[in-house]
Amino acid sequence: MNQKLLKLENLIQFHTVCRQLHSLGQRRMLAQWRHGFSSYPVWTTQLYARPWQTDMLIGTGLSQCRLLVTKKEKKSWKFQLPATKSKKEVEVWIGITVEELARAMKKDIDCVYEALLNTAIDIDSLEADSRLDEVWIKEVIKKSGMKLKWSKLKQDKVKENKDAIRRPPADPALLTPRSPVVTIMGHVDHGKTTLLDKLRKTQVAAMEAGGITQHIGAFLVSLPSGEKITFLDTPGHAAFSAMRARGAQVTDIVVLVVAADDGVMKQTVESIQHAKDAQVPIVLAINKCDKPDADPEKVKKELLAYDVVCEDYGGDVQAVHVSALMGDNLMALAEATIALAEMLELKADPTGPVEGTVIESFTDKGRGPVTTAIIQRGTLRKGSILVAGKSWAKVRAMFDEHGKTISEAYPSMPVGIIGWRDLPSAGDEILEVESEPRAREVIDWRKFEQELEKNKDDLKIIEEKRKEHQEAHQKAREQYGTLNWKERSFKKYLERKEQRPLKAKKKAEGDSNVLPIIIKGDVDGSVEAILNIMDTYDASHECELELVHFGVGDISENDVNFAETFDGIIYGFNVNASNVIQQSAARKRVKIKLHKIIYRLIEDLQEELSSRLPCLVEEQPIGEASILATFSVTEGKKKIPVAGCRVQKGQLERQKKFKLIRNGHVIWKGSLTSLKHHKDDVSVIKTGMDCGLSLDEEKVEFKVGDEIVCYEEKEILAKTSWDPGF
Ligand SMILES: Nc1nc2c(ncn2[C@@H]2O[C@H](COP(=O)(O)OP(=O)(O)OP(=O)(O)O)[C@@H](O)[C@H]2O)c(=O)[nH]1
Repeated sequence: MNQKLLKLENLIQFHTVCRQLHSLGQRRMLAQWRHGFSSYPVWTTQLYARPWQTDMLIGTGLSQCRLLVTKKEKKSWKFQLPATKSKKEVEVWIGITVEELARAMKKDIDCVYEALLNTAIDIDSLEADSRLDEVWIKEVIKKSGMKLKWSKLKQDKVKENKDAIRRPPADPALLTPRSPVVTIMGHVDHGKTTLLDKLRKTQVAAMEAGGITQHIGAFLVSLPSGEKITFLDTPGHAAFSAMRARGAQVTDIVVLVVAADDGVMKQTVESIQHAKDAQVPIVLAINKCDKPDADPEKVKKELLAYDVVCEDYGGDVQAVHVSALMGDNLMALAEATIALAEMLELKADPTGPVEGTVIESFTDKGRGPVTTAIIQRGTLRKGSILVAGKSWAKVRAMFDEHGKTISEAYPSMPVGIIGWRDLPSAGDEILEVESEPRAREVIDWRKFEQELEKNKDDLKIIEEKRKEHQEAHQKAREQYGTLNWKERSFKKYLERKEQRPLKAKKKAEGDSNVLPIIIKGDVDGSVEAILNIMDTYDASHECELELVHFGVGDISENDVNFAETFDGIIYGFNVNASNVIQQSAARKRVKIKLHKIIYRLIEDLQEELSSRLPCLVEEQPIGEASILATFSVTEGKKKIPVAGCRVQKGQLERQKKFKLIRNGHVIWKGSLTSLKHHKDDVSVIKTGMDCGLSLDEEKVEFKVGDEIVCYEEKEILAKTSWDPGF
């Protein structure tokens, strides 16, 4: 009985502590308390209810103990089982947070944690703003002796959709012809940039830094006939498919560049596939026809295998032999493009609110956020109010590809737009709305929707964690299933003892061997450049580099949330993080690293990777001695080998580590059992002095001429083996 009272006392003490603990740190203590008590039958019974009923004797004891506790509990903790008559109703909703639930119950937040103790949920990972699953909401309410009521308000509070959307298709009578929007695609080095460059008559190719194509958006080419073609200045299918992945389809025609001396290559095939997937027709530009080994016919034949059938072969794909470098036949290519556009009967409605797509976005020091866009419907004018992604603009100014201010932009026209509040992303849909308040309303709605999505994701993560814990819990139960509580407690004690250092190491390794990162850059080109460098990462065996998110624009709350979820680091190139974002990141313990030079950013990344590697242990010599004589001393019945040495360098320190070297090979490493100068035990022997020493390994025999080295081990920081090549 006394024992039972003692257990009861412990339980009371436990509850008192529970009620006193408030902060997260204290909550962890709470969890430790729980562990501390887990060897008491009262608690272990709650944890592992069924399997131990095999042990009848203890089972009976336990049930009595439970009975006793329950009775006492009824008296002393009325808040737990308050009413038989009318239970207090608590209004809750799906996705309620820990804090909100406590508030709804009019209880301290720790009551929620307390109710979740000894359940499969990991209370250590529960923050005040963590959302609770339905099952846990019910558990808390039940354990608190209250009655659950699903909140109508929260449940039914479906916010009215305030989003802006494209208009329905225009009345055909309003449609007027528009110029084609063209993307140039093809294999690396087949001449895309040179072709664009020649078409635009600028020197982009000559200014290319490190072989990475720089781009500013789009430009217009006017033919002598007065026809116009809009070329997207984003060569390569990566940009094309990135836009498509975001749901943006701006391209009407793909000019497929194939070098006549090289033929169809991997990215030629990928480009064809992208064009087909997007159902965009192709005009073939067989480039480098100026080269002596150019073989345009071979190119056409090779393309047959990919269902690109040129007109000569009875198909409908126009092929133009060009030399981008010499500027040969480019007009024919433009005319072929126009001919195809005519067949496509490209038309748009130039009236009414504007619709378009962001091609590029970047922050300009003087002008703020700038986008290049292709207008797809309506006519854009100064003063128009636009929304794109989660940003809006009152158009302050517009400019063309030469930087010239323009007053109107029609369908298919590329246009630079100034006046954005934030930076939209490439691929974002641009829509004109009637007023600034309406733009704000749209943005608010979109942010709200994003928050909803995030909440859904959070719930998913919580659910996954819960499942994981349940499985682990189940396994633990199976493992202890046939044991009685004494055996179980002992086993757990042994395991804890064994696992404690191991677990910590395991955790440290587990945590440090993955580096999740988020990359943000000022323009697509810079993000692409960084990602290209990251493609060279080849040190996953040391630390995995996990790119969880990337994009263009300043660091946003979304990025911080991503980083928090993945425990990652945000790297920004030529972008900003506002004070609000920095504060939020600090609160969430998210590191934001901003750089203005790509190689500095990569260096920083290398340092971060290095910091996650386990330290290397380096031996630092303290002293060296040579063995001049060997003898043995008798200690009891044992004969202990002793080496007579002279210190040649540094000093020998009794407490440090030692190694024995024979003919350049280390034959022993360990500690000394004695170090004597004449007959005195000493702790240090300096250069030039003689000494006698014995090792902790008695079987090692000394030989005259052996070397004894005294050293200490120092941990040195490891460096990542990843070499990005600059
Ligand atoms: N002889 C000859 N060389 C060309 C022609 N067009 C491009 N080149 C050369 O081919 C090389 C690659 O040209 P780029 O225009 O950079 O090729 P790209 O397809 O844009 O390459 P990436 O941007 O790396 O995908 C350069 O050295 C050009 O000078 C051409 O018509 N004739």
